[in-house]
Order: sequence, then C-alpha cells, then structure tokens
Amino acid sequence: MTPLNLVQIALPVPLRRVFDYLWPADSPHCPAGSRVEVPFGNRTLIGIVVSFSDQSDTPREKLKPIKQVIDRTPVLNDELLGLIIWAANYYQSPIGEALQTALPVLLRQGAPLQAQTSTSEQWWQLTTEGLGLPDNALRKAPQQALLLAHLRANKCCPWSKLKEAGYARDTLLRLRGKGLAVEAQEPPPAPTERPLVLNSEQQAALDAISYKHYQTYLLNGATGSGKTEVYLQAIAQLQQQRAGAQTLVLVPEIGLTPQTIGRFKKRFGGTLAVLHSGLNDRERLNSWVRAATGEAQIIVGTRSALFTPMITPGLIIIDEEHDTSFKQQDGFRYSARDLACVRAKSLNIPLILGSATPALESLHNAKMGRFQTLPLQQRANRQAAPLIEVIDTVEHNQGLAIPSLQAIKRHLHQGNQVLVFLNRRGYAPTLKCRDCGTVVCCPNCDARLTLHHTPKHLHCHHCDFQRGVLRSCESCHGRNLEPIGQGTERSEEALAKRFAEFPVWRIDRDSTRNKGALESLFNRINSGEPCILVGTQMLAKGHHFPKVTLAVILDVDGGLLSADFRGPERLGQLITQVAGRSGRGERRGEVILQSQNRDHPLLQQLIHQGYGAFADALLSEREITQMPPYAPIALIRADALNADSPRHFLTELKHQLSALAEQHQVQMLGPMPALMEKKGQRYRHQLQLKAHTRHALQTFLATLSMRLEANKAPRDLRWSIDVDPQDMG
Ligand SMILES: Nc1ncnc2c1ncn2[C@@H]1O[C@H](COP(=O)(O)OP(=O)(O)OP(=O)(O)O)[C@@H](O)[C@H]1O
Ligand SMILES: [Zn+2]
Repeated sequence: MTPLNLVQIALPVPLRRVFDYLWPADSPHCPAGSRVEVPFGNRTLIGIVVSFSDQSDTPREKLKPIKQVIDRTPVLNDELLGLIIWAANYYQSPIGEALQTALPVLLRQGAPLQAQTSTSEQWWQLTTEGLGLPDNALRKAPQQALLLAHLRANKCCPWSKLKEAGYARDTLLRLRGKGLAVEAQEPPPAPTERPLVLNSEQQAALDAISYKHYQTYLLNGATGSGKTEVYLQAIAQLQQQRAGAQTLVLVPEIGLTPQTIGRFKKRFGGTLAVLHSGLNDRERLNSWVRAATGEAQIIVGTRSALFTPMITPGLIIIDEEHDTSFKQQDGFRYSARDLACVRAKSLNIPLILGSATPALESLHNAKMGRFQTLPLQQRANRQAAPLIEVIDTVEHNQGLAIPSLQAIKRHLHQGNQVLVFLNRRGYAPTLKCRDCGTVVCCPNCDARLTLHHTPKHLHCHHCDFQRGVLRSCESCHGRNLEPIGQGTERSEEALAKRFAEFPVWRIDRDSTRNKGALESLFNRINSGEPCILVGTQMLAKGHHFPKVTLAVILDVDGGLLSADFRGPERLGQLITQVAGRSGRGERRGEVILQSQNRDHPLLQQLIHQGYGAFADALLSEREITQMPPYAPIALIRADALNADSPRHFLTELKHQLSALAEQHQVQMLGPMPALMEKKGQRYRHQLQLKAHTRHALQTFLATLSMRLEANKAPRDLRWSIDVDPQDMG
C-alpha cells in the first residue's frame, strides 16, 4: 500500500484526541501550529495542525482532505503548541478545549494574525531625505520649509499638534509627496518613575536571581515588604542583561486594577501589553500579536495570559501565587501557576512566584529543594507587623463586638482609616420565620437565599436565582420573618448609623459592578480622609492603603470548620492578607479577629507564630493524612437532573476500573455527594482518586478518561475530570 500523506489536527470538539486528514499530494507541509479549515460531519471547522504522518487508524475511505490552509506563519509556535498539548494531556482535557482557552477568539474564528493599527490619530516624522535636506532647498515653498523645520526640531509629532501650530494638512501631504515626511508609529510613552533604593533583603533577593537558566524562586515576602519593587527591578535587570527580553507577569483576577497597570507603566513606559477579561476581542488579539512580535516587552495579565506567545522570553512572574483564581474551575481545568513552572522549564528561563502566604504546595516544593526561597521578612516601611488580637463573639450575635466598635472609634478619631472585612455580600445570609423556624431556601440548590437590600430582593449566590422578598412564611404564613446574620450591606448600615460623621464605603461585587466604580472608590480611599471600608475578598488582596491602621475581621469560623481539606489553609491566607492591609503607612497596624473559636489551636498558632509556622503545622497534617502535596489527587465529578444517575454512573465507572486501580495503587473514594449536592437544579456526585505518585495517577487517568468517553451516560448527565482540584465542592 502506498504511504498516506496525513496531517493530525486538533479541533474544537469535546473529544480527547486529534483527527487525521489527507494532505494535498503536491503541496509542501505547513509548520505545526498553523490553522487549517477542515470538513467535520456536515460542518467546517478551524483546527490547528499538530503533526504529519503516513499511517492512520481510520480506514482509508473515511479519511477526508483538508479544505485549506489559513496561515502562512503559524499562530502557535512549537513551544506554545507543545505546552498546550502537554497541559491537555496532564489535565485530561480535550485538546480542542485547551486551545479554546489559549487562543484569542478572533484567531479561533479565522481572523488574520495581525495587530490592527490603532484608530487613534496619525503621527508624522521626517524621512532620511527630509532630515538631510539642505536648508535652502525649500525656499520656494516657505510653508513646507517651516513645517520641515518644525518636524526636525520635534522628531515625531501627532497631527493634532501640527494643526494646533497652524500647519495645513495640505502642506504635510506635499512633504510626503516629495518623500520628505512619512506617517510614523506613535512612540511609546517614556517612563516617569525611577526605581526605589532597595533595602538589604530586597537587594539580596534581587541578587539571587539568575536570568540565564530555569529556576523557580519563591519570593516569600511579608505583606507590605515590597515584593512589587523586586519584580520591577528584576525586569529592569533582565532587560539590561538581555536587550529586548520579554517578561510575562500574571496577577490574580481582581489584582489587575488600573493601579497595578499604572505601576508598570510608570516604570517601563509603553512597552507593555495588558491581557484581561475586560478587553474586547480586537484588543485581546492586538495584545497577543504585540507579545508575539516582541513589540511588547512586558505582558501583564490574568490566568489565561500564561498562553501568550513570546519571541524573546526572559522571565515569568506570578504575583500572589497562592490565589485560587490561577486555577480554572471549569472547562479546561488548568493551574496557571503549575503550568508556568512547566513553561519556564521548557524555555529555560527563571520563574518568580511571589506571596506573603504561599500555597502549601509551593512551600513543600521549596522544602524539597525544587524552588529557591527568597525571604523578605521586614516591611518596606520598617514598621513591625500589625498587632493581632482575637475577641470572643459568643455573646455578640455576629455583629460588631463592643471592643471592636471602641477600637474603630479610636482609630477614626486619630484621623485614620478602618477596614472591616466580612466575606459575605448582601444584607443577611438567612431569612428565617420566627414562629416556625423555617428558613427561606433556593428552589434549585441546597442553599439559603441571601437577603439583599440594594435593590431589595432574595438572591441565591450559587445559581443566581432571584425573587422578591417574602412578606410571610411559606410554611406557617406567619408574618415574622427575620434576617439572621451579617452581610456587608448590614454592616455598612450599622456602621453608618453608629459613626454618622465618617463616610462608610462598601466594597464588594455589588457595589463595584459599574465600570470604574472600584477605581473611583480607591481614589477616595487614597485621598486619605478618615473613613470606614466594609468589604469582601476584594479588599483582601494586594492593595496598598497607607492610612488604614485597623482591620476588623468578622466571622473567621467558617474556614476553621470547613469540610474542604483546604479550608484552614485558605483561612490562614485570608486572615494574613487582610491583616496585612493594616499599618502600611507611618503607623503600626492593629487587627481584631472576631471568632467563636478563640482558643482553636490553629488560630492561636497563626496569630502568635505567624503564617510560616501555621503552614508547617498544616503540612505535617497533610503528610499524616496523605493529602496533597504529599499524594496527588483528582476528582471525577458527575451531575444530572435526576438525583440517582450521577451516583450510578460513577459507581459503574469505579467497578470497571477497580482492577486497574489496584494495579497502580490508586485509591478510589466514593462516589459521594458533592459538598452542596444540589446546585442549579442538578444533583452532583464525585469520585475522589488518590495515588502515591503523579505518574501512577496520570497513567490511571489516561485509561479512565478513555473509558468515560466510551461509556454510555444518560443524556442529561455531564462529567468532568479535575486534576489537582482546588475546590472540593
Ligand atoms: N525599598 C523601598 N523603599 C521604600 N519604599 C518601598 C521600598 N520597597 C517598597 N516600598 C513601598 O512599600 C509599599 C509596599 O510595597 P508593595 O505593595 O510592593 O508590597 P507587597 O510586598 O506587594 O505587599 P502585599 O503582599 O501586602 O501586597 C509600597 O508603597 C512601596 O512603594
Ligand atoms: Zn440556587
């Protein structure tokens, strides 16, 4: 049989494989990573060329030819294509789904790989001929001579400035006609800020970084220790050592504020590309292309920016590396932090992971010698870490305790700002009938409805179900419905009443929904007037409010009693991060924690010995219970409208794979209901897998995913595989 001329193509379909197509006999192969159009069923799809071969498992008569090649230069270089394929395998994801995440929408739709020049105004400059023209050459055209002199003096000018100076468009076009002037690229804005003088710890950290080869550095720096300054100077040092080398900076989802971008812009000027969810498709593609061509030397983005192509990669930085937004929780369930290690290694460049509260995984990697720790123990302002006090709230009914109120008053009257943290938006998490005890629940989820006041309604925070506020109990028709517990709106109300002479700003997803709202709130805060900030997670991370001297944290008990094995780790991170917002200016900060479990050993350890010792204790516990990072785990989730089918489906799977599991020493726990069994009308079950080694888990999962694809499932059943899950719900 004559050998076939075949191409393997990754297609945007939910199957864990590539597809074989016939390549036109007389045409040379295109590079891997190029886009092609192919027939698929009765549709035409755009796919990515992965490789070529001469054999196929598909019978010859079923093979179809490709329709056409879209790209002359591939959209994905070998390095990036390799990373995506590796990641799809590791996370057991269909490669098409991984590509969906990695590629900008317009490229997926077939748009050309080009940045669109911005529609903003034209810039002009002289050509070499224009620059070298003798002074009297234009004496017969005095207007042109004047404009030429102007452009010679000002180098590069926008049209608006020339017009302002009184030049006519016509004169400019005449100069262009003579080959003396041309349209120019807008020059990148110049940096406006100089580097700070590093303290000795920052300097030691910077000196330890080598840009010549792969190494992951864990910049373990206390809150306010000046990690950002180390990032900025590392980028500058890299650029000094290797002109044009690019840096990729990943920040958490809510960390990519105009403040952050502003900091990079001020230091590096316009050689920056930004990638986040707020961009439109065109802007996203522009940033991608600017990174691919090397025009952008620094790329700052959230999770999926990890997949940005770079022509001269030099450094990757992940700020707040412990943040859960680096793990995608649906579709292609990858961890950008973990993949950054893989990418940096394959590019042979350094990776800096920064955090005041590193993930247990990262601390473990550092202990095992895989990461190099760069400690920053002191605050950049030389202040001691904030003073933390826990107060018992058994008798205080979840509101603000009296000692907290007294402290707030004291700090406000001293001209400072106060932050009140509570991780629950809305007015109250529960609406309860005082007569019969019934609580109002979501019809779609195993969850209570949260009462909101602005606007007034009941809201499920899990499935988004909304309804008007009930007037009477649906069980006993009694009219005594009572809000129980505190949300940010209720705390805001109570604080505004109590401290009427000071502004109270609420910062949560509801109050910052409008574009620019968060930015204007931050501006108010940074004006420094005494005020109270009430807010959720959004307030916890990375912000620098120098006038905040007191942080009050309400209700830390949820995390201590959480059913998720990561609950305590997350709580320790949250408390440390919120506490770290206090005392970043001239005065030492104070922190008050309100808890009903004041003597809990973990809480006591966190407060008295700090996050490091706390994390060590959690790591020992994980070692004893053989949980991550000591044993890798994966979750197989299934959900359906029918309450029984997810459990049946997973039980059958477990049964099919039990011999293989034994062979690879993989433990299968469950199936068990998810922490919230019913969510959005669907019933959810899961099977937890645990192995001794990553290799064993991977080998097992490869077979499992094939089995899952082959198994017949009820039509409405959905399943997914989550490798290294971050959320056990
Ligand atoms: N060497 C330095 N000299 C003076 N000020 C500094 C120095 N380094 C950093 N700072 C200032 O200290 C403040 C805190 O720095 P930064 O926000 O980088 O801290 P961080 O380590 O990122 O903290 P967090 O983890 O809490 O966000 C900033 O205002 C920064 O300008
Ligand atoms: Zn719901």
